[in-house]
Amino acid sequence: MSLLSVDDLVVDHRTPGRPAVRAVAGASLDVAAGEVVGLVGESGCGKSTLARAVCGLTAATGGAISFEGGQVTRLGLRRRDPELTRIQMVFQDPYASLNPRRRIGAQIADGLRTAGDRETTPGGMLERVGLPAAMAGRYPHEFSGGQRQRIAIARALAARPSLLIGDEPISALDASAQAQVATLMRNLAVESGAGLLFISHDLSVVRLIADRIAVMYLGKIVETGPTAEIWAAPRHPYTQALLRAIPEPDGLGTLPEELPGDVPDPADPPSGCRFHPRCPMAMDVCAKEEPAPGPVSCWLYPPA
Ligand SMILES: Nc1ncnc2c1ncn2[C@@H]1O[C@H](COP(=O)(O)OP(=O)(O)OP(=O)(O)O)[C@@H](O)[C@H]1O
Repeated sequence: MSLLSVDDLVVDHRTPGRPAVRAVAGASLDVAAGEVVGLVGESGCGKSTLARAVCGLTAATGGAISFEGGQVTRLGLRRRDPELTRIQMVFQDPYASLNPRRRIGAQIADGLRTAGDRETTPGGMLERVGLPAAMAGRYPHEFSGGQRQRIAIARALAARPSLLIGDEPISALDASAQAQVATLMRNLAVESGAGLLFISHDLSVVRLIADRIAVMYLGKIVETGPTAEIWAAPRHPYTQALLRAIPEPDGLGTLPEELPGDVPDPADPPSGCRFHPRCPMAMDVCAKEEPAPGPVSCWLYPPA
């Protein structure tokens, strides 16, 4: 049974005097307990909006989100729902999850209190993320970006979430810290039995930690599958293009191929398959009709 089930989720951003921006346009996604799902796609594809709707930070317009077996609400969780403490999020900018004016130990203690945990100490949580317990008395600005992200992970895990969401948690870190922080998040989430939804535009890191990958394009999930399968044999032309865009450390000077064009404006999406204007394999039908959702949502692979 899924821990998190997002079914045909629609999220509009509304700004007065402007057309609504449909950032999530009917996306479905599942995360099981103890599973790591990597949600990938270019900037602007709606990944953060989907995550924020799951956490109740953004209201959903349609579809359903269920969490821990119960239909939480048709239109997403609300900020004050107690279930929300069971979902913790780590953001790209650790200052979005950490208060710069409070000692980190006090912030981790908030999480422990939320979980009713009287045994674990903030210092103990710091050790779990690879930092000395004695640092609990320091403030966030006394740490490097990678250390701050470790602290944000400790604070999130202190609340004993059953679902941890990382929204581009490694994008602001340098390359050496990226894989370390991603692996730490994976290991700690899995150890505690929580599910992890890890959002990144960096497929090479997602590959290291995810059991399953979901590829998002302009508000829709266009391909999902086990990481090894997607890596070895991507089927959707968008997934193929994302993989071709990864720099290869092969020493042969192989250059990554840039994706052609930009993600279109979600306020005015293309007809038919949303990827067709950028797709090297587009056929007539692609501009006219939307492909059905499924493991691969593409006219090259019509459902049997
Ligand atoms: N508050 C908002 N008001 C209006 N439009 C928004 C708002 N937030 C996001 N958008 C738009 O919604 C679309 C999806 O944005 P979102 O941040 O969810 O994508 P993303 O895939 O997470 O990208 P990134 O990695 O850059 O955060 C974009 O076109 C963005 O400009």
